[in-house]
Amino acid sequence: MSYPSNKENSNNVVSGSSYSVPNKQPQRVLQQQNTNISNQQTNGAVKPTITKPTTTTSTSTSTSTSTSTSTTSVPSSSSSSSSTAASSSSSSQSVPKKKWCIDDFDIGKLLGMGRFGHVYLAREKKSQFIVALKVLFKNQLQTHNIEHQLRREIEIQSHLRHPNILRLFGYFYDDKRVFLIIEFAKGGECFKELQKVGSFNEATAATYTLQIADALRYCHSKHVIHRDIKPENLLIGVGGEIKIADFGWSVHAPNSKRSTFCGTLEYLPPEVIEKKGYDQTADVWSLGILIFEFLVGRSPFTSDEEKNIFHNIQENDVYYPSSISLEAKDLISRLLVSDPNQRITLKEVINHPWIKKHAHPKSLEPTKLGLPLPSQMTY
Ligand SMILES: Nc1ncnc2c1ncn2[C@@H]1O[C@H](COP(=O)(O)OP(=O)(O)OP(=O)(O)O)[C@@H](O)[C@H]1O
Repeated sequence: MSYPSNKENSNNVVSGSSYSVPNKQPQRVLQQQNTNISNQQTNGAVKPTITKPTTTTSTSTSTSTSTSTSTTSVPSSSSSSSSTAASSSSSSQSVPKKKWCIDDFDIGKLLGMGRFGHVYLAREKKSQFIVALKVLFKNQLQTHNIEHQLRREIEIQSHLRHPNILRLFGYFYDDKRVFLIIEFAKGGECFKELQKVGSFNEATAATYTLQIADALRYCHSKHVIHRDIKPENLLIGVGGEIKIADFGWSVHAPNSKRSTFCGTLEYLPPEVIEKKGYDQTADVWSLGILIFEFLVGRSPFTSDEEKNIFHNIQENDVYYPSSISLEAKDLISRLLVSDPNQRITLKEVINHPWIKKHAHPKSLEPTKLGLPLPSQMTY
């Protein structure tokens, strides 16, 4: 798929604004907005295109107004996630295009609200395919200067194919809103599950860890660094499997190390705090923080004061509660290594004894998992 590039700003989804990286505040509590899609449906005047075939396709965008075309697919069956990593894109030249708009979807209940828009359950009318439709308001994207971030999120996420990465099927937009057609994650937010139960048992934590490690390995093989791995950015799929979402901070990693980072404070690796530049191993560090938070219910370097969080991360002084098993502690301590080069690899994570002992044997076959949500388990 293509999305208007920075150079095409006269015809941008959100035109006339700059594309600097926004100042995203690390926060657990989302601000709510007050809008209802049902009384704001477009009248079909805007007709973006999404190709029908099941593979994602790419084409260049040519627009003369605030409208745009995009070529991505909504699967025609109810199986929304591919179990294999597919090629990133293919030519769409010979593929017939269908023009899409909000009228092509039956809009269902509100699934949730983010800072910049609302997410609704939706059904594509012809195929009856269930999706999540994320509605973002252009003026808010503009106000918060995050058009660039959205564009990057779309470009990166729409090309990723992994059972533990939330699919982004496509997008379209009208004068006021941008609509993202996303895989529906029936289990909802991992963070909410964690809040409900306080901490996960080892089976759940190890299963999720294995899935995330495998998905990150896939991302890194495509030179994509997620940069914001945390429970808030993980959803849970229909089989109880993890779905990594929110690629708003992800980047295509260049060969050399990058020096900017905008992830969440408590998950920042020391090399980022010290502005030494970072690479894919930043996600490996974050995975260590995540496992700790899964098992303990809070991150290891937490503090009310920002400067203390930085200090704790740099000191790398982790206090492991006695509830953490020796094997889990071993894995976390191999991930939370200050020197990025000394961190365990994702392959080693996948083969670590703690994972082998506790992860569900079919962790990497999500559609067969049928795991209950953590809050439905007896602890
Ligand atoms: N694909 C999905 N399937 C099911 N529920 C979803 C899906 N995407 C989002 N949601 C729900 O909608 C809520 C809002 O999602 P959204 O992506 O707008 O914001 P967010 O990622 O939670 O926060 P932020 O605004 O910081 O990005 C989520 O917290 C989740 O509960």
